[in-house]
Amino acid sequence: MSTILDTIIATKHGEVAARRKAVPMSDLHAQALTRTPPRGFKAALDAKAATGGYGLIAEIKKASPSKGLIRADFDPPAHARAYQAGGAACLSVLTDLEYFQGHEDYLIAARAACDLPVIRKDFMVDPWQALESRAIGADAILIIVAALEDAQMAEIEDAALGLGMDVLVEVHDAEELERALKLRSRLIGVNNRNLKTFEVDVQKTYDLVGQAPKDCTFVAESGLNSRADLDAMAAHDIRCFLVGESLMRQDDVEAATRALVG
Ligand SMILES: O=C(O)c1ccccc1NCC(=O)[C@H](O)[C@H](O)COP(=O)(O)O
Repeated sequence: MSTILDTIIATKHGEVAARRKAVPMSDLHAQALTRTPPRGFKAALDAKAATGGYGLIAEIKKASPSKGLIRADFDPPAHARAYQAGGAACLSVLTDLEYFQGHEDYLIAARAACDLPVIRKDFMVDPWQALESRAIGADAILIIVAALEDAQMAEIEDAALGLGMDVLVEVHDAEELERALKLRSRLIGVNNRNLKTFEVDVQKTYDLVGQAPKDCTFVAESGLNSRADLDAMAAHDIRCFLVGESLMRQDDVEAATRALVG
């Protein structure tokens, strides 16, 4: 049975092939040169965790396949400023249009509005997207292990690291974690969301944290709603978190961010 991830990846292959044809590499290289150098994404998380805080990746997420529209008054620069003022370490910006109503312009605008490092949250299927991501200013990209073969992951990672970006490698289970650890990046995320059923189970994070080497920056992703959720994880030495929907639904995003990690 095909999953939502299979559907998204199939769509993405088509989209990327079309964009590759339309945008010459030389244009992307030229655009990348106009961007400020990568802001250290992993370093920002590690710095918060090292001083006893929580490394929050606060996500700018307009809509999702599981929830539909999340935020009608969607304003990426305002969200970016509120997340920074509230104490986030990094931003995540969804750029996929078809399934998340995202856009590259949202990342450009959010990054310009703050000093935080930004991950382009999208579905990487081709190393070309690493250059495209740097050309829009991304400081990091995501590799979803469930979506790629080992060789594809290594190629995409090489391209991103070669451009000075960080790579968040996302896993769902022990088998994927083993594959993730063959890569060079030591920034590992466990996504608590089952991409077949959309169910969120934070137990995934608890199951895997002990299996990640100590030199990894370990990030719990999805389904986190409160300070109590984060404190419970911190008791298991998990100090970095990716939070989207629960923050995006708040009236006062800055206060909600501060309540989460301040
Ligand atoms: O959010 C979804 O519905 C979704 C569906 C299919 C693939 C990925 C999906 N989400 C991407 C994410 O990883 C989350 O946006 C991120 O971890 C934040 O999760 P949350 O705090 O639960 O919004």
